[in-house]
Amino acid sequence: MESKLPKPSALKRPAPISRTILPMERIKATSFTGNFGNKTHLFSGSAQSLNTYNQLPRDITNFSSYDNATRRERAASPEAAASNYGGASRAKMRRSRSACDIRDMRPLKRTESTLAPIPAKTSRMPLSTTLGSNTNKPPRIGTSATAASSTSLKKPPTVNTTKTIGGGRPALTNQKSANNTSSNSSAITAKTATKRIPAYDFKARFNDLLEKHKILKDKLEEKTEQLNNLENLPEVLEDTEKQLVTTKEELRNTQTMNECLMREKTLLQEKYNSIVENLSKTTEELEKLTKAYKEIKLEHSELFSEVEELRDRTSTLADRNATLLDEIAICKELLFRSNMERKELHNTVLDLRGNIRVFCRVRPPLDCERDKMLCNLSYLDEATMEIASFEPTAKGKSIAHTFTFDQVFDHSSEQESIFEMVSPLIQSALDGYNICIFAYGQTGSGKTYTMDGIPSNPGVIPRTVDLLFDSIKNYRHLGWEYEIKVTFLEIYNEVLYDLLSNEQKDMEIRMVKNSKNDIYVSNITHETVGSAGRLRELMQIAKMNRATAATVGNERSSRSHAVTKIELIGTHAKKQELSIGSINLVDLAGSESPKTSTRMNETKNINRSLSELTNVILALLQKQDHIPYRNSKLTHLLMPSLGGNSKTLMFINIAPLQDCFVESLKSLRFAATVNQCKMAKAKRNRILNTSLANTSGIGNQ
Ligand SMILES: Nc1ncnc2c1ncn2[C@@H]1O[C@H](COP(=O)(O)OP(=O)(O)OP(=O)(O)O)[C@@H](O)[C@H]1O
Repeated sequence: MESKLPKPSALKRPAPISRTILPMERIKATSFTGNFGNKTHLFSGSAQSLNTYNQLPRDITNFSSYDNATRRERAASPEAAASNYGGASRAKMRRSRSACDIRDMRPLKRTESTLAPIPAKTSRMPLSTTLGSNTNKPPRIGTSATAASSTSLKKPPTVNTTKTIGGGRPALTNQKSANNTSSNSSAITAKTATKRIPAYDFKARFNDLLEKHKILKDKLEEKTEQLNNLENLPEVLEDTEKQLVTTKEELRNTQTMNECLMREKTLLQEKYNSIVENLSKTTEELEKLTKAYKEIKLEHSELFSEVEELRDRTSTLADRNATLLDEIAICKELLFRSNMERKELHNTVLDLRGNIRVFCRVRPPLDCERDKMLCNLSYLDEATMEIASFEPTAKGKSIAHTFTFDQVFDHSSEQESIFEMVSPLIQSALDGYNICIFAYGQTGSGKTYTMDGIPSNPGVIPRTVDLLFDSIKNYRHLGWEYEIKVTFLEIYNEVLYDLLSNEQKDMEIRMVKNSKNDIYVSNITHETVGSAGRLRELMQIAKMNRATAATVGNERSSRSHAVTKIELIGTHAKKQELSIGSINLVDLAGSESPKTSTRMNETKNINRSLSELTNVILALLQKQDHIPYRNSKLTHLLMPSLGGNSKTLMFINIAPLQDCFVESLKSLRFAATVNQCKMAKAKRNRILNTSLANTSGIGNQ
């Protein structure tokens, strides 16, 4: 570069242009300012400078003419020469330098072309002189100024927007760049303006040029960087668009979220309002509860004092209770003793009445018997009755037969009133006595009705069951606990049957060991009952299993003897006493005249057993040595009741019909015989030690 510069010796008179700013330089400075700044400031330099710039190449092209003119002017006046921008040598120098610059700048493009020309008087040349009439012409392509200008014009002013990647501020950056460029240009200009470098001081000029070159190089780098940034703009744009899409998506999400949050807020607000409302209610309730709590607390304190009083009273009562318990124990003891005495007295009365008692009951005529003639019955007192036949005897007289028994019940007697007379015997059974109640009479005379009764009007056996269980409750207060066992036996045609079992069994009447009179039936079902209801159920089963058939006197005649045995085993744990009583309730088969009987074998057996019963009673009455108990199953079974340790009650049932007169008379005579029978005094089965029960053999039954 230095070689292209004119020799210092060629510059004889340096032009006084130190104060002049080169138009190119000014334009470049201005163009840079405009280029990096606002578009409107692209050529913010003076129009004069622009014109000067535009005309400069032309001047340079026409350098020879220009040189000649300048030479003429310099010859004429140094001032004029100066004003014509030096002499021909200068022009040559400039032209060559410019060309050099252009050549050098070409490879570097605009960067090198931005090198400022050597300051000269050119800047001071009048526009009219330097540019002539070419002011309107466009700058020539290839000149540095034109290139810079055209580049500046063609290029969009958004160069520095590349610096906005990452959310920068392009305007501000542009402004900064513009400011930098402007300041640099200004600095160059100012430097040029303030620091006047003599034309001959090539070293200084060189240094100045180097400095400018450096500055311009920096600018070039900056511009290159900006250009690179611009090349990245599509990517940036794409990224920005993506970011925009993402941001829009985010915005939509945010809006959706915002809506959700608003809804949630509304819900929360409603919830809050509800909570506030509930809180107010709760507060009210709390106040009420607090009030109630205070009242309860007050009540509690009152109750507490009452409790204290009650505790004192309780302790007092406990002492009193202990005293009373002692008294109760004494009373119980007294009661137990008095009860024992009562039993003794009760049984003494019964003994005085007789161990075999006879009640006579006359049944009423049935609805189906209204057409039939009744025999003449009259009741003299509660124990005496008269019976007479309406049919006259052969002698033409109607004889009345008078009978006296322990009790006579006429046809109007109720079941209840009859049982009242029976119940003392049941009481004796609970006291440990053996009781036997049986009904004797002609078929259809009312035996079953008296013993069993009908569901609407129960007889002796059901009422006995009720009385037993009621009495057991009362006895429990006296320390007695009872166990009740039952057996149901049938004697049909001299054969024993278990009415609680349908099995064929080999059943026999056996004597209890070490006892003269006590008997038991082998293989019979013993049922332990805990309630009257259960006992009635068993009675119903037994009734269904009993043999019945139609007779002349009864549509449902009992054709067998039925024996219901109830064992009462009482224990007094405290006194260690055991009381064993039994009740034999016997519904005998009805006696029947063989003349009217259609079932001869059956009738024969019934009549024979009843006859044997009569024989036993007579033997007892006559105090014979041998009592024929074993002649029939019935007498054998009733042996303890008839001749042993038993209280016996016999019902004589009479039918009121004239047709039954003979049989009725026979029954009454038999009953009268029995009534005369004086049995040995019955003994109570009272055992003081329970262990004795095992040795006595009673439990073996
Ligand atoms: N006191 C009475 N009051 C009303 N009806 C009675 C009375 N006594 C017996 N009867 C009725 O007379 C009929 C015969 O009585 P029941 O069956 O008791 O005679 P029975 O002596 O048992 O006869 P059998 O020996 O043939 O069995 C029955 O219909 C019964 O309801």
